[in-house]
Amino acid sequence: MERLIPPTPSLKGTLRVPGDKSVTHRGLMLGALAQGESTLYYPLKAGDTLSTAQVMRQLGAEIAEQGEHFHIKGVGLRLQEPTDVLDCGNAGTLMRLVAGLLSGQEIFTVLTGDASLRRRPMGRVTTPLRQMGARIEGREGGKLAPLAIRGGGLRGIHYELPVASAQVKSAVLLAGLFAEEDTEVVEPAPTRDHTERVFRHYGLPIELEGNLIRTRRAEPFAARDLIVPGDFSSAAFFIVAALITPESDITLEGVGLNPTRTGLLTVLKEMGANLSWEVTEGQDGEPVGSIRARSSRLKGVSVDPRLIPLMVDEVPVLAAAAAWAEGETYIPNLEELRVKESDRVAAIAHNLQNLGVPVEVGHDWLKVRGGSVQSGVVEPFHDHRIAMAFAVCGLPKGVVVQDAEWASISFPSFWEELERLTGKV
Ligand SMILES: O=C(O)C1=C[C@@H](OP(=O)(O)O)[C@@H](O)[C@H](O)C1
Ligand SMILES: C=C(OP(=O)(O)O)C(=O)O
Repeated sequence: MERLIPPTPSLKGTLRVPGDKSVTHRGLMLGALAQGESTLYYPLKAGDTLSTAQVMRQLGAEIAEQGEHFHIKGVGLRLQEPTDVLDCGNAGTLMRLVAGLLSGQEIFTVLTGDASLRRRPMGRVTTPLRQMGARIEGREGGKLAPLAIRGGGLRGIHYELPVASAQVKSAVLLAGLFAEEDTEVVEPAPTRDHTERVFRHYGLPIELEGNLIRTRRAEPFAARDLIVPGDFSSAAFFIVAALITPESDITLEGVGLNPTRTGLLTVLKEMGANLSWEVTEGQDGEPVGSIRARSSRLKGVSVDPRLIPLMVDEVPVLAAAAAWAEGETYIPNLEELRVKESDRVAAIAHNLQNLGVPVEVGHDWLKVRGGSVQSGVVEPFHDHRIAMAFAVCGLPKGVVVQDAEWASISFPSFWEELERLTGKV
């Protein structure tokens, strides 16, 4: 489906973004492992997380829609052997985290996904999970899905993560709940810490010592309700839309402001953004608050490489902001973006060029020269974040977005909310 967005004069109003994708995945998995019934409040109901709900149902959990929420009847620590393959759709987080969980289960499972997910690297989880004792087979020696897993009999390991990845960290920690000895993970740089916070919420073992995270075998644990905050990564599109569109002033409410997610706010402030935010409450272990974004004169910056893991999914929309900034923006440390739903470094460069923006691209960096955005056509490359980031980039001049339905992987109401805030409905 193609979407034509006419030139947009301004964005105004208030928005509550959908639930956080990372927290929803984890809430569904741990709610399924708990004993008893619980409610997951304000979850994200989108392509990726509906895949997780389906996979956890196939493993024995009862997950029912309860208005906006999910009502979960947990199976306890022993999941049921499914009668069919588990389809993770487009969701890397689902495949990697559930591989950790299934490594601890004495059942046979097969994980598959869509064409994009079957191209993404899985060796980063199969390597440590095999070290723990899981039997895992897959294409190319276990580097690519489909993956066949027979778990159980795990031992704890001390694992130094070779990449800064919350998904790999979480896969090892989830497996660690079923291992004989302690399991330790060392991060090369801080990444989102939702797993650690959710473990604490359910009373599961978790200890932090600097960049080392430790867990151990879990005892059966009781179900507990969990409130999902608004997704900062979804809010990011509207933040940048308001900054680059004249006469704009928007407020985002109920947004998760976990500091391991908000690197984008630091970079945008440095670019001169008229942006403020406030943490107003702590919801089940996650800081939540509101963000106000107004039209701004942005200037190019050189981004601190250490911020990238704290804004890994926001780089496409940062590139959109850079396209409107005066001067050059240098974005380093992008190696991981090559292996997301698309090759995001290439997809960003391609779409900037489609919109008339000069860009230089290296293996792991981008240099964007701002100030010359034209209307044009956006090609999402089957990637939700690319579709939304470049719809935003094209807003002030007008833009055509091909395959716009990809937004529904993480933000099904994106186009409606955009129309509402731009006054087109
Ligand atoms: O743990 C998570 O929920 C996620 C971790 C990140 O991936 P990596 O672990 O590959 O960096 C991020 O890109 C993804 O959208 C969600
Ligand atoms: C990278 C992403 O998700 P996943 O790895 O779960 O597919 C994303 O949502 O931008």
